[in-house]
Amino acid sequence: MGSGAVKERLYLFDTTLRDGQQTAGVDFSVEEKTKLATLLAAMGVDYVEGGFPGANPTDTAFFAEAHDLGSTKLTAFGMTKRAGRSASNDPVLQGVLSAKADAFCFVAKSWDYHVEFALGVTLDENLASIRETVTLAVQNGREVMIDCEHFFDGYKANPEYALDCARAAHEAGARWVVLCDTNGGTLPNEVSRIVGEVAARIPGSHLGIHAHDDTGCAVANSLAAVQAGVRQIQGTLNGLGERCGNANLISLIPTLKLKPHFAETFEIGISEEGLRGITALSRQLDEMLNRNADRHAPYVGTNAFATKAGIHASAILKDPRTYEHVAPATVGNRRRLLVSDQGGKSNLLAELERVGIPLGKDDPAVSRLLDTVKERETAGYAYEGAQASFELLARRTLGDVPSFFEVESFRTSVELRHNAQGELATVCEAVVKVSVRGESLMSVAEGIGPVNALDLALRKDLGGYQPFIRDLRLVDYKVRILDGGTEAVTRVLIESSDESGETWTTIGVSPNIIDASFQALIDSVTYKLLKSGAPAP
Ligand SMILES: CC(=O)SCCNC(=O)CCNC(=O)[C@H](O)C(C)(C)COP(=O)(O)OP(=O)(O)OC[C@H]1O[C@@H](n2cnc3c(N)ncnc32)[C@H](O)[C@@H]1OP(=O)(O)O
Ligand SMILES: CC(=O)C(=O)O
Repeated sequence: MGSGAVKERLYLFDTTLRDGQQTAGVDFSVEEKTKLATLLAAMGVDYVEGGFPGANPTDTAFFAEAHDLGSTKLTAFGMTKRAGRSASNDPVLQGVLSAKADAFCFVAKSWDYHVEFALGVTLDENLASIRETVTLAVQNGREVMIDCEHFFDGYKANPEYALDCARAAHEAGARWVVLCDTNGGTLPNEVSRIVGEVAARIPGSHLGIHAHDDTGCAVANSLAAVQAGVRQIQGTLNGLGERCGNANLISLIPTLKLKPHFAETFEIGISEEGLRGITALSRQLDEMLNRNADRHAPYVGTNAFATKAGIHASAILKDPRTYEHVAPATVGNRRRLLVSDQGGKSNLLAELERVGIPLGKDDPAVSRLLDTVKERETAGYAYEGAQASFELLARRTLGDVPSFFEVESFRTSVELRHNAQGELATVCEAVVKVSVRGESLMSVAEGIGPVNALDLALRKDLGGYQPFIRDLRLVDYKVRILDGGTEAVTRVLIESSDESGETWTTIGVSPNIIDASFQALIDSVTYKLLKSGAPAP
């Protein structure tokens, strides 16, 4: 399609707050649902499915209040009426219809086996439930859609019946008939064929896709469905959802916006600015769920544009398109050229420039530093995840790091003994002796573990440098045993932070875990002194 041609509208339906809530370990509060719905609306998705009013107190409370989502339609989920009672006499359906929502989405069975076995009703009774539910909801004055559960499995078993269910919904006035790959076992070639056959009978402008990720194909299946005719995609942020999750909107949206095949044919409601916010949105959700973001997530992971190999880095510096399929800034992410034993001078120079040490490729300090990095990585260091320690190593190579303090000795002990209450308890103590400007300072501290005690003792008294480390906090501590066995080497990574909100990671490596931890602590304190502009002794 030429750039001047009119594009077809493709609608995005987010079900993070409904199918996403069916993820093991995920439980949104009303406040979190409200916040996510607002963020999704601000990004420009067309529908936000908020939950199943009547099914649980959170969803009922969420739909008891009106939510102003602008042009985004807040959708309440429900199920078709039960057989054997009229739609107006079904309390579950009535609970959904009384929700403060702009649209309704009802799940309906469309696999004959499920109708007879799971629902225990006849095929005709199920069709009547679909028709009556849609008719009553349409009379209620809101937009209505039907999720045809197990549509693809149903179509493979009994195509005419699956189609009858879809047709019943469409003819009763459903705006959308959504074809669901509920068990997530369908592959892209099957989705293409089946959607193509359905779109020959029901206009694609009324069809949607809801794909689960049990074969890792939910995104591919959604794209295949669009190519075969559907015009609504259902999915979730970060691919949350029942079992292996749903189609990941955080991957789909950039693909639809940036890949010419889709971008030149379809219009979605997400602006370029909205697209630039997608990395932040993905990470906000992980923060809310108190879990680590997937570093390898397409488009938005911290590694999505991270390059370790020297050959790649050298070419990226000449033109990023050599190894990047899209520009990281378009999705609000950033390029990272990592320093490691897989890298060459190009990685090193890029990282040095980022931390404000511009050196020329021919500077002998660069070769010296590269040799040191490779030697240390062979010994167990991994600078790609410890950028503060890398900066210190680089500055030390250039003679640029003052010796703020020197460690004269440290000692730590773990003891099981009776405490003041007469109870047996483990007590950890540390003693650290440092010399600052020729003055010897000794500090003692107790901690919840030996490393905690060492950290507290080290930071207790650094003489005149104390004000510079007042707001230093350790936020994460990770230990990795390399090579295993009794000869094992321990790698410790410590993440620190301060009131400015900056976080930095430092590394220590030693056969002894306490020694490795202490190295990482020293680097953290030194980095903090350096960044705070503490004067040289
Ligand atoms: C594929 C999907 O993701 S669909 C969405 C699934 N999500 C959820 O189930 C989460 C919310 N669900 C719930 O809180 C509860 O299941 C409720 C409140 C809906 C129902 O609770 P209960 O009445 O205790 O029923 P229960 O959960 O044991 O079983 C579900 C019932 O719904 C019936 N049912 C399932 N799908 C449909 C449908 N499309 N139309 C009508 N009835 C249906 C089942 O046959 C079963 O009834 P039965 O036990 O009489 O056979
Ligand atoms: C409706 C739904 O979530 C499904 O069929 O997977």
